[in-house]
Amino acid sequence: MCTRRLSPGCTQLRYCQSRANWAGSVKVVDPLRVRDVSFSYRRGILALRKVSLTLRPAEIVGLVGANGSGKSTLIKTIFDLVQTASGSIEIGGFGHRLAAAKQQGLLLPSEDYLPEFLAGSEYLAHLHQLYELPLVDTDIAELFDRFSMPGRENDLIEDYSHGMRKKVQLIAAFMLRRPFTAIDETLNGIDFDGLRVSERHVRQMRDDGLTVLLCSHDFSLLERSADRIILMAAGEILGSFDTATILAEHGSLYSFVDQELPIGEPA
Ligand SMILES: Nc1ncnc2c1ncn2[C@@H]1O[C@H](COP(=O)(O)OP(=O)(O)OP(=O)(O)O)[C@@H](O)[C@H]1O
Repeated sequence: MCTRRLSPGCTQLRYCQSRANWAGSVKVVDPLRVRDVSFSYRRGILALRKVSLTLRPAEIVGLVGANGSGKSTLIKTIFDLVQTASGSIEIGGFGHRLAAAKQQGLLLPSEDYLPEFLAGSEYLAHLHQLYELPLVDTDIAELFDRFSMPGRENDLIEDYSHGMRKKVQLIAAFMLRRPFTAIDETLNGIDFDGLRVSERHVRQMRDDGLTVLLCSHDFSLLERSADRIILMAAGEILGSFDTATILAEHGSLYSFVDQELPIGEPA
């Protein structure tokens, strides 16, 4: 149960209203709905083949597949970074190309391209402006502390290490708290403390009713955090599997994937 105080601009307001409505038996808005989406790159590579998936409120979903199986392309289509010719995508009930949908979701891409000419705190302030959210400066300082970067929030991003840039992206996600957040490999390459803090924040977001898609090759991270696993191969979704059931029946996500995706299968 969310115990946060809700201001009119609160990012959770729409979700909590949905949830309140649900209590009155009105349908909950799914944070993500993808229907029959296909996508080809210019050179004719069919990266997505009629992909459909739905993410529900308050879940952490792991996205797993071999290199080249289409995970990042799927995430790029969701966030309208590449344009699909077929199918439909809704974020928080809005068509994914609408500004309202863009307010509902946040992508942490696998690359750590950040504006190097800004300080970490300035970058976070800009993001808050973009999402029309109030910013509490002390929250930034506190999160930089928590991510083992005390006092570095006013340094230029160009002076940050690779892992620090990833932590700034994660801090953004944990401050903006969108109904739907996709984390594409951002947790790779951060230190143990950063990983522990991030996992706690991700779980807290889920417990507060928000939804996180975790795209990662780190199976132990997914075993600890994901409620279910979506498996991709060759641009298709093979299925969605409950993590607890995978662990009960196969012992590990590794064994499960080893069985589902035999060596030599096309990506
Ligand atoms: N910019 C691009 N131009 C042409 N083909 C691309 C481009 N980006 C990806 N592809 C192709 O699309 C397919 C899916 O790639 P994608 O990056 O989505 O896979 P992935 O599952 O995210 O892989 P990884 O685990 O390596 O990140 C691959 O065949 C890849 O070669």
